[in-house]
Amino acid sequence: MSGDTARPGAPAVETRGLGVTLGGRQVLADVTLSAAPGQWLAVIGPNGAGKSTLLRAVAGLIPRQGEVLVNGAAVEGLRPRRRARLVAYAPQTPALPPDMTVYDYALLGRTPYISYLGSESARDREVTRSVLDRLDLDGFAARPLGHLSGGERQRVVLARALVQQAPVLLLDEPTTALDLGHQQQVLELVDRLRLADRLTVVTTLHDLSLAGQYADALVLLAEGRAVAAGPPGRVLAEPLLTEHFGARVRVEPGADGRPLVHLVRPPLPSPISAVEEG
Ligand SMILES: Nc1ncnc2c1ncn2[C@@H]1O[C@H](COP(=O)(O)OP(=O)(O)OP(=O)(O)O)[C@@H](O)[C@H]1O
Repeated sequence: MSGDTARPGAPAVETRGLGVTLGGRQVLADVTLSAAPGQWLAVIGPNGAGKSTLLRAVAGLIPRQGEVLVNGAAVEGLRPRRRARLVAYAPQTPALPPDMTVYDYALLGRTPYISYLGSESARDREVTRSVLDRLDLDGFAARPLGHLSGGERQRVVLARALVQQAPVLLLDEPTTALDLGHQQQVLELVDRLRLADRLTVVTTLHDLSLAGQYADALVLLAEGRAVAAGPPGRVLAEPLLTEHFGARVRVEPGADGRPLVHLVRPPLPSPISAVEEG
């Protein structure tokens, strides 16, 4: 893992007063957060709250106000190659070239390690094969991207990011298209890599129970602002979730003590009053 620009003691990812304006609208305002090396930070919030925008701003992909620091260095000061060795970003719905094979697409994650006129090394091929294997994609290596299901595509996008072997992983909704087994497989794999290589993971997650299970810390965004931050037990609180998601929920501790969030149906109208109203 490359980390030679690290400022000792600096958070792996930090934003200070981060703001983003898109199409003349302020979609993020004054967001200050940090993730320590090896930490898993989950960004949660209702649709349109600015979660994806936050990840794109941290990845240095869009103009912004305020500061974004990676290992203590301003992200815009990093050369693209250097930045790509430090930060891997898996977008929610990237445009994928339909004729490119799964293997060639995942191999693109090695670009920051391949010299300009050079070709990939045995090590690049080995890393790519190993990640495809760990994501159950080894049988798909020769398949064109246009011939994949939604969940397979999502795992390929994650594969490319993991192949990058960057110490900071930004994952935008990595599990939305995945079945239960693959959700668990992907999140467990990310967590194992995090623990083994001290990766810092920043992910948006709509599934609040999964966010609570995997993340060390959560940031709740609402209308572009960070309205709560802290450990899962503090942020996944019924009043906060009801206020910002407009949902009826029950939060209870799971087997490991981390909070599980359940949707609770509003009371149904009684059959008699339903008939009367009809
Ligand atoms: N190019 C753009 N121009 C104008 N507004 C935009 C643009 N891109 C995104 N937005 C708006 O910015 C806000 C934040 O969008 P973003 O995708 O970050 O939200 P999100 O929290 O990730 O939402 P979701 O949960 O639905 O994925 C939304 O209101 C969205 O409509």
